[in-house]
Amino acid sequence: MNTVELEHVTRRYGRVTALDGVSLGIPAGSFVAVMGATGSGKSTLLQCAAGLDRVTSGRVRLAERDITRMSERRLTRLRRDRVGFVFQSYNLLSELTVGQNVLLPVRLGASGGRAVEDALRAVGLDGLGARKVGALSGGQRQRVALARALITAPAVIFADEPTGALDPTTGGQVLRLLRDVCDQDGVTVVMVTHDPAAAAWSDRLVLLRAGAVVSDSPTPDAATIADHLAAVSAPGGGAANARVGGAA
Ligand SMILES: Nc1ncnc2c1ncn2[C@@H]1O[C@H](COP(=O)(O)OP(=O)(O)OP(=O)(O)O)[C@@H](O)[C@H]1O
Repeated sequence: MNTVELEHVTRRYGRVTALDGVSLGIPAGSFVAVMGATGSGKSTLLQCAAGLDRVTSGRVRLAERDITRMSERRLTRLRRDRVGFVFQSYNLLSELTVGQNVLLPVRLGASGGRAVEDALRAVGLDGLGARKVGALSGGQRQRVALARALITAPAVIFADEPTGALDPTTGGQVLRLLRDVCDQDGVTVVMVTHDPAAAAWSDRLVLLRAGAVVSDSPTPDAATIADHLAAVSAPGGGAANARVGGAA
């Protein structure tokens, strides 16, 4: 069963076509990385798939619901209860404690799927619930964001450049945790990244160019990802030379 499904999705902003007829099914429990040059449509794809943005045409299913024309109210509830978000900039409230940040979705009405201590333990921050977020390192903050994403026991986590602000070691710890929630809890992970080393943690690599999927294959190693990314991003580079592992 697919947790996320895009059918012929097009998203235009005025005269810019950010997504151009994308069809993509993401099975439950998989970890997909989305890559492509700047402006290729990665964030737009993530936003449309997560119900943070509306498509111009096509259909989107999320957590077994057709969200294409779902009311804002129901969509907000679906996102709150079934979806976790992790962003490059953490999006935490630094004057609140770790525990208060993790509990925010529950304060907003979500039924907490797990206890705060449980979520903090899952990200290696047990015992730090009373600490002010402002006093934490970047890696710790991103782990708080992940604990917050996990508190509702979501079907899917959307991560937009989750390691973009972190050094490779700290970023690796966050990716290990995303990998673990996918493997151990069956959470579907959809991650946008520029970093081949980050993408290498995924099972499946989707490459975008000019709003279209030009390659969709099992994830190869980081060096191979870097090569194919360069091919896709080069002027004139396209489907033919972008194929990864021959399985586009
Ligand atoms: N809200 C918006 N209004 C107008 N144009 C937009 C908007 N959001 C995205 N775009 C345009 O759509 C295209 C795709 O943008 P998107 O942010 O999805 O690309 P991206 O691959 O995520 O880029 P980056 O790697 O720089 O984050 C770009 O041409 C961008 O300028």
